[in-house]
Amino acid sequence: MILELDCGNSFIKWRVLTGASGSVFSEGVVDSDQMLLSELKALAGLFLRKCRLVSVRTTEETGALIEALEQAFGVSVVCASPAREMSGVRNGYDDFERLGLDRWVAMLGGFHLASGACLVLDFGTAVTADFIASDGEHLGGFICPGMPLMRNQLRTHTRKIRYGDLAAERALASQAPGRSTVEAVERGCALMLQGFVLTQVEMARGYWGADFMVFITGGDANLVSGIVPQARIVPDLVFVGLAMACPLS
Ligand SMILES: Nc1ncnc2c1ncn2[C@@H]1O[C@H](COP(=O)(O)OP(=O)(O)OP(=O)(O)O)[C@@H](O)[C@H]1O
Ligand SMILES: CC(C)(CO)[C@@H](O)C(=O)NCCC(=O)O
Ligand SMILES: [K+]
Repeated sequence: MILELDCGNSFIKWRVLTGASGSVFSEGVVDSDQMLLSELKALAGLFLRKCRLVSVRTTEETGALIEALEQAFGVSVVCASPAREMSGVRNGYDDFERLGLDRWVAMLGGFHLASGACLVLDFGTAVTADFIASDGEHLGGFICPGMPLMRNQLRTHTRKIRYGDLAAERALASQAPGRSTVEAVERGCALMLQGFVLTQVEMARGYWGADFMVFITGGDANLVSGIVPQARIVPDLVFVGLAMACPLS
């Protein structure tokens, strides 16, 4: 079995693939290394052979997680690393090592699935957009605050915006103008993300006409699903690209 990890800024997304068929044996989202280890240890029938991961955390944090995994499961861990070019995609950053590795592997996955020009949108703690032309050239991208950062900025920098998680979830059942603080904030931020998607797609049309694919991924992808009918929601896009960046023999 292969353990795959996407270590983001707030959460670790994990899944275990069975060696033979590559089908998903188990998966989850955790908010700490400790929780990851305990969820894995609780899995009946787990026999990890290898692990591959992509991380946007510091070298120290990622190193500590790798060490913990090696100790707990005796697995060898392979880490996605920056590259100027891979699987037909050319990193568009002036300083290619600075491009977030989650963006990089999602781009590899997107270009592979599209076999052509694509726009990759990721809705996590941060929101990112990346443009890859049909020849694999990464034209660059955008980074903005995601839903958790937007709502927390409002909560932190105002006196009277206060509400709980459950109310927030309920507020998102509709998009009508809010009639309470929670509705006004949650729907307002969701509309910001939707407007972002439309702007990015407009820009992609400017480059490529109608000849491109749009991929949407990340924990908050559901907030923008349906905005662009032709967009594909691919929750595991990072894992698709991770397998390409870290082939295991
Ligand atoms: N099962 C889940 N567990 C945790 N968060 C979830 C889950 N499903 C959806 N979310 C939402 O996903 C968002 C976080 O997205 P995601 O996990 O893709 O990114 P992240 O790890 O926080 O950050 P990064 O952008 O650095 O990858 C949160 O706003 C959260 O509400
Ligand atoms: C933008 C995030 C936080 C998105 O997860 C991550 O890709 C990252 O830390 N990137 C480094 C900065 C950059 O990509 O330019
Ligand atoms: K991410």
